[in-house]
Amino acid sequence: MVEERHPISVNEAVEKCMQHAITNTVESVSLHDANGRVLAEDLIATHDVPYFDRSPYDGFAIRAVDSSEASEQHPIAFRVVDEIGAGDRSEVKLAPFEAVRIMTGARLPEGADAVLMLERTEETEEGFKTSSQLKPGDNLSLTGEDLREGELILHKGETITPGVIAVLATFGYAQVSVYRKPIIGLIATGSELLDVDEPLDGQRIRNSNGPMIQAQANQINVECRVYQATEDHLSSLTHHVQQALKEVDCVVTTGGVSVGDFDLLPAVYEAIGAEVLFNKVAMRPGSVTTVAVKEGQFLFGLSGNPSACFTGFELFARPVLKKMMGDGKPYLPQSTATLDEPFKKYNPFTRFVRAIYQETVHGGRIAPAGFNKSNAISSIARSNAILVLPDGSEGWQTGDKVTVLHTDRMQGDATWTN
Ligand SMILES: Nc1nc2c(c(=O)[nH]1)N[C@H]1C(S)=C(S)[C@@H](COP(=O)(O)OP(=O)(O)OC[C@H]3O[C@@H](n4cnc5c(N)ncnc54)[C@H](O)[C@@H]3O)O[C@H]1N2
Ligand code: MOO
Ligand SMILES: [Mg+2]
Repeated sequence: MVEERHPISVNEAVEKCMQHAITNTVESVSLHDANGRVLAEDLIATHDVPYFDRSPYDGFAIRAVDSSEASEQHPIAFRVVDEIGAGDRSEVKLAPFEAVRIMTGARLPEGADAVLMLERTEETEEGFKTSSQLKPGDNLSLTGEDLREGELILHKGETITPGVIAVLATFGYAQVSVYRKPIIGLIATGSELLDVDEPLDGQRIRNSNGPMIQAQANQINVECRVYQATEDHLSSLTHHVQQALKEVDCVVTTGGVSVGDFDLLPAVYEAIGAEVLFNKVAMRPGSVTTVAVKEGQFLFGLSGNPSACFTGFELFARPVLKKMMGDGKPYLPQSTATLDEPFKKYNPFTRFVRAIYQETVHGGRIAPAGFNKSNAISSIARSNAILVLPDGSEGWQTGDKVTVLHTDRMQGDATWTN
């Protein structure tokens, strides 16, 4: 008798996963290794930026009042009393009609309240003359104009980007508090699997899911430890899964979750005493995606069919892994787009179609990325998004508004609604 499975909705399945996901502990990493990591503390400005008034131009620091009568007919002459570059500090205090030659980024000398660009001056023996009138505050980069001391810049849970690295460096963070990254143990199961460098033999196929999952994990900044692709034998598969559980944070398998004679993952979960959260989801592809937990560790049983495997990782593994590493926006970003061609299949389950999304001046447009069955690999390669078609419909027309999940973008704060 084939086991009867009871499908749950996709949102319910995601919810179950997220309820079990626990954020990892915090660790300190060097600033140089912090890009892409998730901040484990709020980032607050510890001083004003800039922290001194400075010149935004190469020019002359002057007292604006001295230039108030300047005109083409009556240029005003200034005497240059000092010269400073960025990082220097002039000790002079400007007297009337005195100027300090100052370069971009240098601290404004005392008494100066405006900067005249070099291009607005004409050199004289004593200094320069100008026909430009300046007001106090003209051409200055003022203390705190960028950030104020005490200002909240980023919340914990936000991802460190190159821009955040710049801010961290500005405030002297040589070390940064981030959430520890989970490590995935990756096991591609199936006696039919050849390594990528092995020749074809007429009945076996190359393991494409393993490298694909590894790349999907890398895309969200998670590393995989790859366990040798495993033959469909219960004892060796159980052994590999148990070994991986000892060495990594969670285990991702592909293949062997359906009801076939050699689909052994259900038996593995039973053998190791893992709690199966679900083993049937009302979705296509990936209906047999199974997620289990064992003492807080996740086991993602992704389908062997490549498109189902890809989709299962994006929908379930990705948000869990992101939550584990403290990411406050763990879901795929979503938007609404206009369907560019009809999609005529009856949907008993919510359908996730690999698709090509384009941004146009009239908004987003989306079309399926070709051959789109559960076993397809071509459409995964062509796609940059997943088109979500809710269950229960007879089909969609060109022009219909549909939900899009962006697999080429990093962060989203909600699951889709359907
Ligand atoms: N009687 C039923 N048969 C099937 C059902 C069902 O409900 N009743 N579900 C179908 C669905 S839906 C899917 S999806 C697949 C799921 O299969 P499994 O997850 O058990 O995966 P396998 O049987 O191991 O392989 C399926 C397919 O994928 C190929 N594969 C496996 N691993 C890889 C890999 N690493 N790289 C590339 N391709 C891989 C494998 O050769 C098979 O062709 O079951 C349906 N059957
Ligand atoms: O899990 Mo299957 O991919 O629904 O076709
Ligand atoms: Mg199978």
